[in-house]
Parts: sequence; structure tokens; C-alpha cells
Amino acid sequence: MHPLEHVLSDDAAPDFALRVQADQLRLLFRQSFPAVYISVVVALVVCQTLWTEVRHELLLGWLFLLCLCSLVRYTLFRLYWQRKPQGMQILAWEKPYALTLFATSLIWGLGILWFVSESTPLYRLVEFLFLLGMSAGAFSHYSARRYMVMGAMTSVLLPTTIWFLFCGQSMEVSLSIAALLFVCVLIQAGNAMSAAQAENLKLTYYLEAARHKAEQMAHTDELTGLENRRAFFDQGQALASYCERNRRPLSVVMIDADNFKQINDRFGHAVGDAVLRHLAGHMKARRRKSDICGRLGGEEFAMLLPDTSLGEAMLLAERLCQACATLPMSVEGEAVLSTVSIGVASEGYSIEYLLSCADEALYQAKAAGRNRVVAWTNRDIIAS
Ligand SMILES: Nc1nc2c(ncn2[C@@H]2O[C@H](COP(=O)(O)OP(=O)(O)OP(=O)(O)O)[C@@H](O)[C@H]2O)c(=O)[nH]1
Repeated sequence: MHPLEHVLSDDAAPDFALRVQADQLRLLFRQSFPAVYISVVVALVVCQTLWTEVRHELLLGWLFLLCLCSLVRYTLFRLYWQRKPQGMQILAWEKPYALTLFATSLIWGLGILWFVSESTPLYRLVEFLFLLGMSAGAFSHYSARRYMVMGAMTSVLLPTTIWFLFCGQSMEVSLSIAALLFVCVLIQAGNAMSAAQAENLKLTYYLEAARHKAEQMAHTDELTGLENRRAFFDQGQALASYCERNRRPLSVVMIDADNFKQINDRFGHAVGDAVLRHLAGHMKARRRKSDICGRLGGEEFAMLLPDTSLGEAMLLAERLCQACATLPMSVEGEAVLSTVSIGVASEGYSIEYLLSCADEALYQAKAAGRNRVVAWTNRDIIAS
């Protein structure tokens, strides 16, 4: 288990292994493009060096094959930059990337093997040095994906190394043993690098997810998923300022569960919590995107409605009141009904003042027998 895993719930932790794979592939596309050119340039140098040593048609045939494969790889990179695959889409590019990489590496490995078999010992040494250089290049370019670096290095180096090992010449055998050691060391270093990089990426994802969760927790009421009191006031004030600047109406609806203590006493606190979530569900079902719905504390809720007149807010409040009174929650086969009393106000642009008006109206609704909506006006209080 990762040390940061305990701060994340299961749904907050996406499939990090796949994300690592996708990001490593993205890194490969970014860092390995120069290898397409370098491979062709080095191949030209090889041909020039071996021009007097190896048959020309063999050299040119090999160079042609290598250029063709490099062209396919170049096209792959161009397509990748044009399409810019997002998120996990990039995983579909892994196969063509790996196939073209292994094809290029094999052309190198088998081509030099052929040249070696036609060359004098001095040229064999030169050819082998080219191979060592190419496999070191593969290490630096493809280390982001372990199997790619191993595949590329072994395809380049192994054919000639094996040929050297069994050709019976002492210098070639020594070279092949040195090359095998070289490959082992590079593979081990490649494994360590790739694992460290994967661990770093995972750490970044965990920190990202933990920060996102902390941000959510800071403004969300854990029980109902609505905004908490602080967020309601913070976001509410910004919304109120916007309405004031644009001379738009702003209303607040304050909701309080009726006789909630009795529900807790009769069914227990857990059922009481479920009833609060049920009430919050009714609010969520009626909110517009621009509305702010919050739990102010205990069994008291509020909705801040921009662009909404008192009459429109009354309509919404009455529907909400009716839904709470007619759509009970089922607990172990028994219907649990919790009515609500609601106070509505549309008076100015101060959240504190709006809430105090709505609270006054709510108090009147309770006093008048609960399960009703009362609107506050600056003239008088009007009951629906
Ligand atoms: N289950 C549960 N109960 C809560 C929570 N917060 C507050 N309460 C309870 O809500 C009840 C509120 O009781 P009162 O303030 O007397 O109000 P009421 O019983 O709804 O009566 P009226 O508001 O006058 O209709 C108390 O028993 C609190 O313990 C909560 O998060 N979960």
C-alpha cells in the first residue's frame, strides 16, 4: 500500500498503474524523437566507414531498409503530434511505437551482424563500437518503458554478441563477454530508473488526488454533500455582489425540518441522518446550476437563488415543502415522513440580512403550525 493511500477513498484513487503507463508513453514520444534522425545519421557514418570493407549493395540495401523504417517512425511521430491523444487514448499508440522501434533495432542488429561476418578483425571492432554506442543511445532514449529499452538494446547488440561468442576468435569472445556485462549493467540501471520514475509519477497522482479531496472537504457538508455553512456564505457573498452589480433579483429560501428531535428519538440518530440526506436530495432535485444549496447546521438548510424574484422563490419553496410532506423515506419497510417549514426572503444583497429575514419568516411558519411556507416582506410577513 502506498503511504498516501489512506487519505483517499476507493473512488478517489483512479487506476494509477494505467496512468503511469500513459504518462511514460507520453514521455517516450517527447524524448525519443531525435533518435529517429540520429539513427539515420549514424547509419550514414557506418556506410561511409565500411565503404571499402563491405559489399556496396549490402550496405546500400541495409541503409535503404533503415531509412524506410525511420520514415515510418517519423510519420508515427507526426500523426501523434497532429492528433494529440488525450488521457488514456495514448495507450492505443503503444503497439505501433514498440513495433517500429523493435523493427529499427533489429535492422541495426542483423545488419551489423552481416557486416561483421564479411569484415576483418579491425573493422569488426569498429562495427562493434557502433553497436555499443547505439545500445547506449537506446538506454538514454527509451528508459521510460522498461520492456522497450530492454527490447531495443538486446535487438541491437545480441545478434553480433552471440556470433562473437561462438566464432572462436579470442578477441571477439572477450568483446562479447564485455558486451554481455555492459548489457546486464544497463538493464539493471534501466530497471531502477524506470521503477523510480513510476514511483514519482504515482506520488504526484496521490498528492493531486489528496489535494482535490481536501479542497472538496473544505467546502462540502459531509453528511448531505451540500455546501457547508462557510462555503454557503463565501460563495453566497460573491453571488450577491454579482446580482447587485447587474441589478438582478436575489432570493433566499431557509428550510428547517419539523419535529426532527422526535424522528431521532423514535428511529435513532442514523435514521435521522438518512432523513437529512433525503431532504437534501429534494433540494438538489430542484436547484438550478447557479443556485447555492447549503446545510447551515443541524437540521437547517438554505438555498440562495440568483435571478429569482420573491414570487418565483415562493413557488419553488412550496413545491419543496409539498415534496417533503408527500414523498416519505422508507426505513426497513416503514415510511418515515419529515415535513419542513420554510421562510423565504428577497431583500437586498447582504447574505446575513437576507438570512435573518428568512429566519424570521421561518419562525412564523413554525409558530403557525409547521409544514408551510412564509415569505418575508419589508411591509409585513405574508403566509401562503
Ligand atoms: N440525526 C441527526 N440529528 C441532528 C443533527 N444535527 C442536529 N440534530 C438534531 O436535530 C434536533 C433538532 O431539534 P430541535 O431544535 O428541538 O428542533 P425540532 O425537533 O426539529 O423542532 P422544530 O424545529 O421546532 O420543528 C436535535 O435533536 C438535534 O440533536 C444531525 O446531523 N443528525
